[in-house]
Amino acid sequence: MRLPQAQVALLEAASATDARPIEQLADQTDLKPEAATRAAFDLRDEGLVAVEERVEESARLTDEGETYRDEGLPEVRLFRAAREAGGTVGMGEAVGAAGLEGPEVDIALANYARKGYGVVNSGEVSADADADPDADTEAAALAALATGDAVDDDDVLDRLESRGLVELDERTVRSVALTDEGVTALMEGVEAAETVDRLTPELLTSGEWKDVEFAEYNVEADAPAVEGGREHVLRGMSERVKDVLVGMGFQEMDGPHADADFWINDCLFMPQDHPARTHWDRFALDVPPVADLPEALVDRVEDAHRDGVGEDGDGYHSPWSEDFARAIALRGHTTSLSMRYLSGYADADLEPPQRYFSVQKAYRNDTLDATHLLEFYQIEGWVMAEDLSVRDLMGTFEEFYRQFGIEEIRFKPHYNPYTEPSFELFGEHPETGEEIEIGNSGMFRDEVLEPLGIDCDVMAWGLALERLAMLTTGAEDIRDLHGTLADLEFLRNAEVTY
Ligand SMILES: N[C@@H](Cc1ccccc1)C(=O)O
Repeated sequence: MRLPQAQVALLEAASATDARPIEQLADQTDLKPEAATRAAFDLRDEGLVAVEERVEESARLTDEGETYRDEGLPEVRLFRAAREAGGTVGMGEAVGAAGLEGPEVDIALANYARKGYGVVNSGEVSADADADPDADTEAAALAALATGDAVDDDDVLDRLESRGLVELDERTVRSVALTDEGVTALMEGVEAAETVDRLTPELLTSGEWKDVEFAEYNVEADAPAVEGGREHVLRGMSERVKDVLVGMGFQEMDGPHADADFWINDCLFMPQDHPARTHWDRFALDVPPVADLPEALVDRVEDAHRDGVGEDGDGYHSPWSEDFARAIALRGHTTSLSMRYLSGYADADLEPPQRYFSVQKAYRNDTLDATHLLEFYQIEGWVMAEDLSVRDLMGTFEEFYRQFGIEEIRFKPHYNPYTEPSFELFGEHPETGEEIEIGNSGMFRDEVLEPLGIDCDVMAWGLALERLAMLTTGAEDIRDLHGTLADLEFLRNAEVTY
């Protein structure tokens, strides 16, 4: 009988009386575990071996588990301390005597009554006279695992896992034994056939491919999972957003992440004493200020801040300093780019109608939580045209979000110093049903447009890419998506659906 080399090796290494794990056979034959597994399945299909599968569970102590193995479980220590002190003792005293520190106190309390050690009531711990800490099954399991002994009680293992004291792991172990047919084949003699498992350039150029025997593919063979690189959810999302906006007739803007406050705030009629411009909300950079700003525009912006625009315009009556306008900070929104483009400072077409967008990072000194990071990607955009109305703004968002399967968006009136009217946008989270804010928008005011020299309407917005990703992937915490705490398992499997 002729068989591929790997199968011959495996067949010869296998035994009829002793089922051997594939890893062991792989060692014996110098085959890679995947190759040995494949050969075993092929031999099984030919009836020459039997493959037996079994799930093996292993349990390993975590660092915390090891600490408690050495020092005793917190609840056990609390019990011993209370018993030694006579059975009922003040909480503080018992904790001190047990040497419990920090979170150990809560851990002891959370497990004390559950395990029948006694009760904790109005600041006193009592030790149950019948309880026996030497019979603590969790402590015994920790000790057994530490010395490499198996623990059979699944309930105890599960509880230790949920307490973070052990890590459980499951793997499939396959063992191979010769069948009668396999033994017969070996007695009659098997020899290795030269089989080829891939077509190489050499085989093609030499013409050898005509004579060789190709190994068959076994698509059912168990292969180790390979975690290759993949596109990050946010990158996929950002590319998709760009495609959609380009499809809607928008051109892309680009510009600096660290910029003069002039572009980030002053052009937007943000008073210099606005809370968002104070030092604790701003990531100010300790670098020399921007020297190059369009002087005439700086003057017009200063005038708008001091006196407002138009006949009966009114300014802020608060100080305005050109030095402050030139100071550099990380942009808190990408509306700085819209200002650069709308002013003509960046190279933009400004003959209406025009549409521009960007998908870039913005930086804010926010408090981290499930929907806020210190940086996020903002989908900035504006449309410049004669006679725009709020309906145009809403229609644009409806069309945009529909491309991502989001049919229901809600608009809430809002206030921005630079737009009037202004609207916040909300979408519903697919998993939690919660309304989450997904963007902010409005029609630029005359105080913004006049200094820029624009005399038609401009509607504009800043939408959060991460929030859109939360709606489309179902992620419930933005920190799962990026940053050092990102959930790799989620990112490996998340699909960007639209
Ligand atoms: N800059 C606003 C978004 C916005 C841009 C343009 C107009 C209106 C609102 C924000 O970051 O929330």
